[in-house]
Amino acid sequence: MAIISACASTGRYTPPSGGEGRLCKYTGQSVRALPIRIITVGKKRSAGVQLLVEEYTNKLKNYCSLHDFHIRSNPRNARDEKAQVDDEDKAVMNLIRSDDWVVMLDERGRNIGSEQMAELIGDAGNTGASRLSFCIGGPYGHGQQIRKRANVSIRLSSMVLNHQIALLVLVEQLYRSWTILKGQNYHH
Ligand SMILES: C[S@@+](CC[C@H](N)C(=O)[O-])C[C@H]1O[C@@H](n2cnc3c(N)ncnc32)[C@H](O)[C@@H]1O
Repeated sequence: MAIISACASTGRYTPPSGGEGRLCKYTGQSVRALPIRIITVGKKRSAGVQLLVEEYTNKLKNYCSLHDFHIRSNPRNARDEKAQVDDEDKAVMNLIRSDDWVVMLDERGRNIGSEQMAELIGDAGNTGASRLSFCIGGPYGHGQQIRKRANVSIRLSSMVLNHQIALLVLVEQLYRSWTILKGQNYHH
């Protein structure tokens, strides 16, 4: 299989277009299952969201290793948007390794469908990266460092979502992606 980019930290990735019901090119093939880390910034999760997130993260563990990492927003910065974003940016960057392949979730990101999300996971496995990191920003969004570092920025909806809802949609889509890759009967 072709190596898409030998350098996980600098290769910008253009996801496949989702036009005309294009199907994931890896379905039924063996793909390298990179460990996934999800980094979420924001206030403490509600118990209801946590329960549902765990439901999907537990299912996902049948396909790849997964680490759900939560960075709590610092309330001391609540009145200073820039200080808050900079602080969160630093905390996120501290968790990113040079050989991570980084997907930033952003309301202004690329629009992709579920089949293309599955393909993105397959493509990431061919980059030479050793981990796939998904980043969900805090109340004011992402800082400059992670924006620069991200290999790709994707949107989950044209609406703005709370960070907890973005996380929930992400974990369901990751689970869906793996069932697409394996050709299992979940995605219709
Ligand atoms: C409350 S939102 C921040 C909204 C803020 N206006 C911004 O510029 O990002 C918190 C995080 O949820 C995620 N998020 C919210 N809506 C999203 C969407 N439609 N697609 C992808 N991620 C989204 C992003 O990671 C965002 O940084």
